[in-house]
Amino acid sequence: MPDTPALALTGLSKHFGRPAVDGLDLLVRRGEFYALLGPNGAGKTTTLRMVAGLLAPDAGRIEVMGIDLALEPTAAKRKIAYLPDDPMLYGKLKPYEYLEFVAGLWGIEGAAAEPRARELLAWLDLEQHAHELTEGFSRGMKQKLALAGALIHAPELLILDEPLTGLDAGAARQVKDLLLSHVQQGGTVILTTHILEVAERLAGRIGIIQHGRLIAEGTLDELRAATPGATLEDLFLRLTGPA
Ligand SMILES: Nc1ncnc2c1ncn2[C@@H]1O[C@H](COP(=O)(O)OP(=O)(O)OP(=O)(O)O)[C@@H](O)[C@H]1O
Repeated sequence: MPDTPALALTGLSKHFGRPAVDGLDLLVRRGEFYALLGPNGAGKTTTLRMVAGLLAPDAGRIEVMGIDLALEPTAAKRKIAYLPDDPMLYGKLKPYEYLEFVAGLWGIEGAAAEPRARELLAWLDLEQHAHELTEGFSRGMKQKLALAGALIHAPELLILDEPLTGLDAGAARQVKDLLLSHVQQGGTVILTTHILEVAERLAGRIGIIQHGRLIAEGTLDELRAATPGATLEDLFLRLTGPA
């Protein structure tokens, strides 16, 4: 169904002694580029980990492309690529070996995965390192390879936790171009970032969460409508700062 949201969260909650995510309702449409912002400890990573199926919610519902994650976890997870903020690679593997390994986890055979692996490594400018072990990679190179791994099974919904942190300007541009191209081809991107300029420039809609709840949401223009002339940083600090 084309009208089915890419992601629908209803009353999502997770407590670690105290609430980390607190009855969160969130709806992201197909084809959107959605930025989830919030101060440290707001519950962004906890939310994304629940959506990726890595953490069980205490309450609430997660639907990915209309598929209930609790009822059909495998089908829902197939639709998703999740890039954590601290991706794990296998140091003794070379890039193609790593991508082949990840493809295998999705049931894609090596030969079938190779054209996409080539395309992703070329796009992320990693081809010249194809014969090196990933243990010698810089942080940015590891980040880019982990992104390629997340994309190897051609998912519709990309969920990325701080994907641009630690990348130099060139690498950040490559990753941003890749994400924009995913959206141009009809895919959906949800990312968290502390780089407000990234949200300003890339996102169609922005959600701001604090204490595990959505406190503001809209396009940049909608968010700014109430306070003409304000930057996203002004708004963010006003909304999330001390009362
Ligand atoms: N495994 C855990 N055990 C205990 N508390 C946790 C755990 N994971 C997260 N928390 C707590 O949940 C709250 C939300 O954390 P979360 O990592 O989701 O925030 P965040 O918005 O991603 O923050 P940041 O911007 O700093 O990455 C914090 O108070 C954090 O201390």
